[in-house]
Amino acid sequence: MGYFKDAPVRHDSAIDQSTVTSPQMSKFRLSPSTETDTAHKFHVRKATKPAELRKAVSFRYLAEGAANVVYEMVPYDVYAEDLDDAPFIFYELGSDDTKVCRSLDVTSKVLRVCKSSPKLPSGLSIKNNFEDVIKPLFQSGFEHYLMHHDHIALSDSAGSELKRMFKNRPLKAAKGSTASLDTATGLLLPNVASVPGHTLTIEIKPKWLAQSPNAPEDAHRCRTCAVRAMFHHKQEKTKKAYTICPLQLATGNSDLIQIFISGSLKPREDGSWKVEGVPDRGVIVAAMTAYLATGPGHALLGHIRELQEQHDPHGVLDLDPTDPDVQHNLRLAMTLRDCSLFVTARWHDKSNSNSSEATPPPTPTPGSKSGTLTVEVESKLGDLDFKSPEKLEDWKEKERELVSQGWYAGNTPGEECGVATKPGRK
Ligand SMILES: O=P(O)(O)O[C@@H]1[C@@H](OP(=O)(O)O)[C@H](OP(=O)(O)O)[C@H](O)[C@H](OP(=O)(O)O)[C@H]1OP(=O)(O)O
Ligand SMILES: Nc1ncnc2c1ncn2[C@@H]1O[C@H](COP(=O)(O)OP(=O)(O)OP(=O)(O)O)[C@@H](O)[C@H]1O
Repeated sequence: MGYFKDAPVRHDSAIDQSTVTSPQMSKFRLSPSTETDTAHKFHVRKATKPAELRKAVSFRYLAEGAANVVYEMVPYDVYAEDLDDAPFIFYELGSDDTKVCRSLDVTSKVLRVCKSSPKLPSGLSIKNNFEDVIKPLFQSGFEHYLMHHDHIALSDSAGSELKRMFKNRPLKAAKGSTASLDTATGLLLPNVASVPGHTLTIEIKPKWLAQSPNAPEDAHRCRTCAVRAMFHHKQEKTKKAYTICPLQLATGNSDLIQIFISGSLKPREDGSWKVEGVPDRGVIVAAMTAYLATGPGHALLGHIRELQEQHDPHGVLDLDPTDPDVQHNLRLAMTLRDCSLFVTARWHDKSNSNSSEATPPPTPTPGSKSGTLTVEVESKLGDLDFKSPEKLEDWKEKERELVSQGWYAGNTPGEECGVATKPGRK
């Protein structure tokens, strides 16, 4: 099912008021967005001169996925006792001089570093494919949901620092293999993690927003619910908490979306909150539900669903041999079926505001106002890494398994799959 991932929360020292107002809409640009990167214009190296320390940052681990590790940058603390915390500077090699980036500009970003594997793309190919292949798909009014990507060269010392954080625990790797980090380069992206007291971000993987073209006519499950049922049965992956059928998400089923969002905002088992300083979780749930069920998030999900359908009309088992673009298009569809949607609620409470000049009140979205509290919701798409052609056989294998083992046919009570609950379906 489309599911909620545990979105990160920013480290205290990475939070600066200038980035809190709109952390996702950073004005800072490290490079022109149209450039196709072949030589790196931006670099990271250890700060060596005392004058550089003012602009230096330290790295903090933020999160890890199957294919990438994500780090935050916090201003370097000269007085910190942790001597292991090394200072790094981000700089731009210009035509006539070297420009060191202000630490504040860097701390509004995250550094995303790829794991190395033959089936995973490199940082450079992610950046170039993002510019050339992914961006054009969102030019019809959806471009503001994309995150600006900067490809950046890392010095050996920066690479060692990023790897050092995995000294005491291994990187997550596929069953039976070990993973390593490719620290030659990285990508800088806007930091969309929650900022306690100001913003709350949830991460949703929408997955397959339309049925697989290879699913049997009489299917009772969509492709994502079928995969989830198979994994659950085989206990290959732990059951993802707080799931929703992607078809229900795409059609804007408010009741199920509300259950999904409120489930994702529940406290931990020990009663603590993952994100502190949230004034009224009910209002946040209502605002996020409205955003996804009927608001801009609904239009975005509809656009992604259309793209998924357009780029894979026949299914991986029945690829059209006469179409020269078939593999390219399938890879695109699979990329859009595995992206993440970061949904951020930002609030403003008039009753305890004495910082209204620094933080202007947000524009309200439907269902987002309660008393003196106003909530604005916005979202960004992440993990639009163009899938590599080496994955084709894996995709075929998975689809064959789903069809031949009958995973599309079954249906578990309470699953609420959009295929089984379609009107007229027995
Ligand atoms: O096959 P799926 O639909 O389960 O998707 C895989 C994802 O599983 P999920 O269903 O989201 O739990 C899987 O996510 P997790 O490892 O479960 O977090 C990966 O995103 C994988 O892509 P890649 O190998 O990193 O390029 C994804 O593989 P692709 O099929 O997109 O290549
Ligand atoms: N721009 C960002 N700002 C803040 N946190 C982020 C950002 N991008 C990613 N993250 C965090 O890092 C985690 C891993 O990132 P990402 O999804 O890019 O990795 P991945 O390896 O491609 O994931 P998957 O396991 O889905 O393949 C995300 O789940 C999210 O928690």
